[in-house]
Amino acid sequence: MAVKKPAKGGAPKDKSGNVRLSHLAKPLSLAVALAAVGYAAYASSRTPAREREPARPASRARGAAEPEASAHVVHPWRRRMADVRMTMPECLAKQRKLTHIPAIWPGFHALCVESVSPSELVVLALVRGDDSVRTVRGRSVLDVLDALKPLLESDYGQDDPTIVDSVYAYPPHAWELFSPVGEHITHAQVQLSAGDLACVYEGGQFIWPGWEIGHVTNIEVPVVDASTREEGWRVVPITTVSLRPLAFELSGFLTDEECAFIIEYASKRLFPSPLAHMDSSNRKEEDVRTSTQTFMTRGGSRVILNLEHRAHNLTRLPYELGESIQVVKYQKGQKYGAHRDFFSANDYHQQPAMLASVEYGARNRLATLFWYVSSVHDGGETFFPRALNASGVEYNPWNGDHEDCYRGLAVKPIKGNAVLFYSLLPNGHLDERSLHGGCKPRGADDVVKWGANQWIWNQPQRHHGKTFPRKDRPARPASSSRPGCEDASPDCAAWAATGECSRNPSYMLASCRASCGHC
Ligand SMILES: O=C(O)CCC(=O)C(=O)O
Ligand SMILES: [Fe+2]
Repeated sequence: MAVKKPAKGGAPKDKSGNVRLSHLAKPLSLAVALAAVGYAAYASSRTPAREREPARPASRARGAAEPEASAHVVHPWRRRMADVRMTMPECLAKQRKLTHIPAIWPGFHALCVESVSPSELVVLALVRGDDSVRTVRGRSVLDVLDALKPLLESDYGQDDPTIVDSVYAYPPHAWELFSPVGEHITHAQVQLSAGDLACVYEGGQFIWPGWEIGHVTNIEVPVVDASTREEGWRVVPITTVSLRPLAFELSGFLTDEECAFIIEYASKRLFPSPLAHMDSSNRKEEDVRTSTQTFMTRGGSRVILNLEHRAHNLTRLPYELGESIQVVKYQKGQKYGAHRDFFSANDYHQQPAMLASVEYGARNRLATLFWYVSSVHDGGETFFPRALNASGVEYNPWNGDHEDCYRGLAVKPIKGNAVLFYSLLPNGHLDERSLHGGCKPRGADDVVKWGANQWIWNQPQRHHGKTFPRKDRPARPASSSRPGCEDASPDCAAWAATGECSRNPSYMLASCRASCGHC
């Protein structure tokens, strides 16, 4: 990942002289830049975030990335709607099961297709409130989604404090329809048949339905043979370990060769892990993240690209929504206290660049795929202290202790495995139950836990750091909305995040006043 520095006295330019942030697709530029300095939203004002010296972006670190990145090939996924066809009674049974799981998934609705003809799509919706089945018809998927809105939109109460929406107004997410294996359904006549199960996501992005704790879904993912370089497919079983947060344990996601590659790549480029700085952060608090880390240049080599495609293929989330993979190393006693991977707009009232990057609540990190690149036999688990058990209650009610590793659910670090969890709910709101952390590796002095994060967002960045009007809800004014305290470039936040305010003050303090906090 290359975040170009603004030249002394000027902003970074590409070959054609345009000011640019990086060589990556524009839509992700800020997200990727945020990732480059290890932005991570920390969970509470009780144990606030710590700020460290901004780190060097990976591409400027010693040792160039492998030069042989192949062309961007999109791998279609193998399991499609046609493989999960069912009869109407089977569909109705599954619809009931998904509608009444013992954990709240606001914004998720299972439908059964009653009939589909060239002129009409007819679906059966199950309304949670009165447990009634309603018939809904329309000419197209869009018509049906519109007709479902008044019926389904508020079928859960709004008073759960573990479901958080931004206090700012933002454009509503478009509802979308997906097959239970992640196929985006846009053309009913081509894609659907009577008896099909189809799922509505109010947040507009596919999330694997977990069904129940212990449920296993087998997903074929693209792999490349290390010696022959032949492309093929491998089945990765994903086991539901929690319904809230929705979390899965994946076995055999990485090969031994890939783990060795990641460790070798990262070892030369490590720097201390920083944290995002929220409004409430107090730098005097004890360290909450003591690991070291680095980033793998997005698409920077054949191996990296293959790993990224595997992650996107498995989650069914578009490649364009992914950040650079972050590799993290913990030695004995190092840890990452409980935190959330999303950025809550409500934590950044004083930080216009952050508010703009999450578009006031419209966009955020949706999924985390955390890979275990080495095994740790004692400690080193990923823990979820606010997870719900099979009956829909916390394992051992959370006491607010961000360091208490063994209170909720813990996933063991086994080399090659991974944990997939969602920070957003199907309606696009923040899931406070996604709170999680990394426990300390214990035992021998030379114990090491290697892991890697593939974060995937729910939306591309459409506004490139610019703010947009907020009409229906009162927005709290951010400090830099003061006249004279503005950024001249939408890339200022990313440059500031990589340390340019101190490295290149003559340009930055004049042109990025808000992001450098220079007003
Ligand atoms: O180390 C782990 O198990 C989790 C790490 C993590 O949550 C993160 O890096 O954001
Ligand atoms: Fe995390």
